[in-house]
Amino acid sequence: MTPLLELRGLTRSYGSLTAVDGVDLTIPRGERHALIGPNGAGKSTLFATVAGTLRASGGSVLLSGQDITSLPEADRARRGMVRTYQHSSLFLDCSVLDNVALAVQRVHRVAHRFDRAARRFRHTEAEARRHLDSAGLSGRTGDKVSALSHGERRQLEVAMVLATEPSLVMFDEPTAGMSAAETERFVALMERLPEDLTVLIVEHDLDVVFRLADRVTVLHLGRVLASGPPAAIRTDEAVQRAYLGSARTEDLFAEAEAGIEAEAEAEAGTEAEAGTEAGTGGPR
Ligand SMILES: Nc1ncnc2c1ncn2[C@@H]1O[C@H](COP(=O)(O)OP(=O)(O)OP(=O)(O)O)[C@@H](O)[C@H]1O
Repeated sequence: MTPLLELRGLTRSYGSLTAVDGVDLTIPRGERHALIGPNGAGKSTLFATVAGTLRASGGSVLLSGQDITSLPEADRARRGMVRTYQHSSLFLDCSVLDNVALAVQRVHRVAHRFDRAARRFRHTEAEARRHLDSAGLSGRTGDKVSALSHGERRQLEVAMVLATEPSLVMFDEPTAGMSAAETERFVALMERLPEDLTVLIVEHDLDVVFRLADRVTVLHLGRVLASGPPAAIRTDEAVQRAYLGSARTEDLFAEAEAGIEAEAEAEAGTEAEAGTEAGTGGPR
């Protein structure tokens, strides 16, 4: 089957520095794929080159088999590839609902006959509410965006992204600056995304990465060092070596593992409780 996203020898240079160096990557539809790597590995550059924010110096980007390498970001978005920014531009003085309604309207930008406008408006609003519900913000629809917390604003961005009916969403360090509770809420939201949505995420928090990703690609000096399921990446010696020297690395892996173990323990506890309920009450 044609992969949703394919990178063939993708390269991006800044003058004499090759920040992304001949990256090959194939991401099937519905995969949750994480890009990780030490500082300066080329993650942001690769991300921006895939999204069309930066122009490729060589190689190609294919979306559903179509070569989109020369398309600007807006055209890629129209084809279903959308990205989030670390610092996004929400309409702070507008309501949460209006922000998403505007995103919905942009997608269905068609000339409407006057007599259909009211019906169309109700449809837009219903759709916007549905996306806000998916993003866990149904209780904040009437609030101004300026009243939202940092974590809620990121949730709002997810609702706006969903409103564009994308096939690929690219998240750029989505949990940066979030509190532990906000991160937890965000991960839960990511886990509820539609199954056929393909996700590419650049994320420094390895706990988040190992919880969400089906596959992880590790970049080092602009090249793919390893690509595979989280369990294989965690134990990959070359990956461990690449992170050595960055003071946080081994600790980060250890932290991520501790997080996963804690999560597994919590899940085991929940299952044990559920088992008790099932044993006494049976399915409801
Ligand atoms: N605009 C630029 N001009 C020149 N060099 C750049 C530019 N942006 C990034 N670089 C260089 O390209 C290389 C890759 O940087 P990039 O930001 O893509 O890495 P990264 O993996 O995202 O790093 P970090 O985790 O620190 O954000 C680095 O050597 C960086 O210094």
